[in-house]
Amino acid sequence: RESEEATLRELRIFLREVLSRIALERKFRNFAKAVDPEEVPDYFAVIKNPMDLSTMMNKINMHEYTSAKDFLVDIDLITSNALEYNPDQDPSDRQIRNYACELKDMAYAIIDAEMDSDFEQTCVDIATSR
Ligand SMILES: CC(=O)c1csc(NC(=O)C2C[NH2+]C2)n1
Repeated sequence: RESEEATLRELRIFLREVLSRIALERKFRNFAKAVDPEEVPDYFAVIKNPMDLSTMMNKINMHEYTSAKDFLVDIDLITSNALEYNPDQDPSDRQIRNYACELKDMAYAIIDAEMDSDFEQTCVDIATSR
């Protein structure tokens, strides 16, 4: 229905805005683009389901998210990948783990604060009805 498309359009506009605010932060620069195997040669041997903020922006534009819940699944993946690839005690691993946790917390905090729960449920209902 037309109103369903209007709802999903509003979701895409909101999710782009959330992603843009996150991607502005310098501390999240390691998560902004897909890892370059030239720079991190063993990354794709360790991480089987890579995810990054620019891939998420592409997924929004390809209409691959039908609710904030779907969007947060990929945010969780960015974070879990970073914790998996950077497990060591050394300061550089610790810092990237901290930033990955801050990214997740920022995404959840923005959505909890700015997403109307009825709107989210309407999005979920549209997805399940399709
Ligand atoms: C995206 C991601 O999680 C990533 C990119 S580079 C990296 N880790 C390092 O470069 C070193 C810090 N200890 C290894 N992690």
